[in-house]
Amino acid sequence: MTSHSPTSPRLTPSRAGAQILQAHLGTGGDIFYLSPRSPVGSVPIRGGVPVLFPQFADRGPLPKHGLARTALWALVQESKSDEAHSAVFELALAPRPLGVWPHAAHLILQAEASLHGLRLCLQITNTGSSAFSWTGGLHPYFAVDDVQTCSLTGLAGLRVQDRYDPCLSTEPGGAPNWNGQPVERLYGACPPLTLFTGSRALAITANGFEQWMVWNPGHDGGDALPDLPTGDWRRFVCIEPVCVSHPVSLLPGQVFTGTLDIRVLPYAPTSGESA
Ligand SMILES: O=P(O)(O)OC[C@H]1O[C@@H](O)[C@H](O)[C@@H](O)[C@@H]1O
Repeated sequence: MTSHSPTSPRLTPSRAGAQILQAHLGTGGDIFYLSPRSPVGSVPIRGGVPVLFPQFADRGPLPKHGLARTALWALVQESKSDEAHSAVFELALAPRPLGVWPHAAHLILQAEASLHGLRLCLQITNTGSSAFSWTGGLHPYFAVDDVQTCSLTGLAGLRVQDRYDPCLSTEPGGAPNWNGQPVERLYGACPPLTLFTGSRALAITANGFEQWMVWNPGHDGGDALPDLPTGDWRRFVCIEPVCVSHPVSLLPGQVFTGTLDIRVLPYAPTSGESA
């Protein structure tokens, strides 16, 4: 058995959905929320980083959030040292009967936790003979001390679609209204963000993806989820790098690459935070 320092970066990778269930970033601690409840039905564990492909949420005929998050991926590479932990998963999605997904794709998810942070890279190749379009991305559940007092900067002024406020067209900035109401906002771009969780600050950067989705089910919605303990809706916010409004078209042989980088910033919890 190999020992490692408690400050070594560590991942908890799962072949089910290529889900990174947890990332321990040394002195930055565990950065994801992971529900202690078992999933109900054929859905993934709630928490960590589910992979969404080829359909975002219920915007299409496929099961919610597509086929990749419930598929069994191959863990093709894993390496651990005191300074890093990396894992590489692969999945070949074959055409489905009945024409629901008549395409072929090869997916690679690379995850690397290092002393500097966490990098996730999703690569999607069209391995079939016809073009297809997809929506989806990554769905990280960032752990926060209390969603009602955490803050997120970098979104002010962006175009936004709010599921619960169709009149809102521009993100006003300031503290998000995480006061127990559900939040589901799809932004028109994917700029760098900073999340103040209450005990740490995270720099969150995405490339290749086109939009941020920010989601929290709120008090009633969270407590209605059978795989979430009562009150745990307060302990996470999902900040998801996605492609939704403009489905990504891939010709045969074409490759999409999207990355998510998370860095733990020096942070004193008493310092002021503003949007
Ligand atoms: O409960 P699920 O299937 O994991 O989905 C969680 C949420 O994921 C978000 O990305 C969607 O915007 C929400 O509509 C959805 O409810």
